Amino acid sequence: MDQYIIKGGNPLVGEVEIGGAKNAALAILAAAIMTDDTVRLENLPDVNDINVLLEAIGGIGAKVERVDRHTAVINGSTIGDISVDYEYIKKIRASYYLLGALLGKYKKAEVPLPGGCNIGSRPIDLHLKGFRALGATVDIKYGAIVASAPNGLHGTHIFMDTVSVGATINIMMAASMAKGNTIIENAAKEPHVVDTANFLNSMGANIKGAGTDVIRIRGVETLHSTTYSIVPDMIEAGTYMFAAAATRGDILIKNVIPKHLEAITAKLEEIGCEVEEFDDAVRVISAKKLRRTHVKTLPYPGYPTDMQPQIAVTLALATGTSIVTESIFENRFKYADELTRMGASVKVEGNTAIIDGVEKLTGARVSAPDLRAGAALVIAGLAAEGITIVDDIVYIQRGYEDFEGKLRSLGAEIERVTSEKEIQKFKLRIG
Ligand SMILES: CC(=O)N[C@H]1[C@@H](OP(=O)(O)OP(=O)(O)OC[C@H]2O[C@@H](n3ccc(=O)[nH]c3=O)[C@H](O)[C@@H]2O)O[C@H](CO)[C@@H](O)[C@@H]1O
Ligand SMILES: C=C(OP(=O)(O)O)C(=O)O
Repeated sequence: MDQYIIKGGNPLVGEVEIGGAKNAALAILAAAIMTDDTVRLENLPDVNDINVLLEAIGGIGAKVERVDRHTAVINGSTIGDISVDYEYIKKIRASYYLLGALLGKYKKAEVPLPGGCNIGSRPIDLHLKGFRALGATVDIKYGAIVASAPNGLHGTHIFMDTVSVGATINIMMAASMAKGNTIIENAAKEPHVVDTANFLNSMGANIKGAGTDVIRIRGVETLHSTTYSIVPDMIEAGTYMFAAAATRGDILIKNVIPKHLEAITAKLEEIGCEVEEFDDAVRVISAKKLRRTHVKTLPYPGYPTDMQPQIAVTLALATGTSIVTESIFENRFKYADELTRMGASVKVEGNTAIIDGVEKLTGARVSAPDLRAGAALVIAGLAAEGITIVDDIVYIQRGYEDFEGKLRSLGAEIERVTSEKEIQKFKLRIG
């Protein structure tokens, strides 16, 4: 099992290039099979979740060619099977997007119930309610969702009880190929919702209002070929922004859309960092002393839940008491005990973490409980005095391309290791 070993204490300084957004790319990859024409996708991140979904798409018969690390060409005309049965696909959250894509195109789909990070109970009732409202019958059989609409899908008016990224995108995909008009109210407004709508429109769909809370979709019969480049990953960018803050560094984060980072930028400025915005880059210059703040996760444009552990780790090193409230997922503080082992003072009560800032963290052996918490523990290790070992980095590999390589280019002392021998070698090397 891969681990990271980190010698902390170096301020991260330099430039880093951000890749395509994992959570946009996953939806767009699924949507790419909705046409029988060839689709070329650029700026795909080379991360495990993407590679699993590409294999699953190939597994149902689509032609998938990985032109280079960040480009794939997909042709869905050869799909022979609407039943996705791939042992890894159930482990990723975004497997549910194949449901909307296959149901929209073929009016039937069979997809295993999704997995993803264990950050809460993560129901998919809103997705299924949406498909049913479009005229599909949906059952759960033997661990899979089985959906079919023998008489076709029909446009309708859907009000989302809860703002859900996945359900908004899934319903939008299916409704793109329904008969008539669909209105989704209380829709999610995340950049990946907009990116998926833009992608579908580039294939001939008729979607208006993505990025607002009312999305209007006029169904079309067929979709056509396109070439599309995935939007930059705001969560990868935000992670490096907090890595700069926590290590008292200075990082220029390139290939980003600064507008998408506003909630993150606002918090960094509140705690005393300087954030310079450029057309497609942001520079974060940390402060000698970081200040406390309060933060509550909210749907976009609020502060993202996927950035909650990263800010918490940084606040663990700020002066004073901070309160972090998680309002999206009920189980997203599993890193708190690990952080405490590094000397942080974090008390979790329900959906709130109360963090009393400490002068310094000290290295320890910790385990990544999920993707973003794993990345946050790496940031903690980089800021801490001494050696930190992060176990279970398979979670981090789900969503960060070449995390250790990018961090090393910023001056971090971090290695990916697989054995005790390699750990000893690292320790000897760094003295
Ligand atoms: C692959 C992907 O893009 N994952 C992202 C997606 O997850 P995901 O699509 O799973 O998250 P949602 O936006 O759907 O979840 C938001 C809230 O709605 C609830 N809910 C959701 C669906 C449903 O049918 N019923 C229901 O009650 C969830 O429990 C949660 O409390 O958005 C989350 C919120 O920004 C991010 O943390 C995840 O990184
Ligand atoms: C929680 C995340 O991913 P998933 O929804 O795929 O588990 C994430 O990207 O932070």
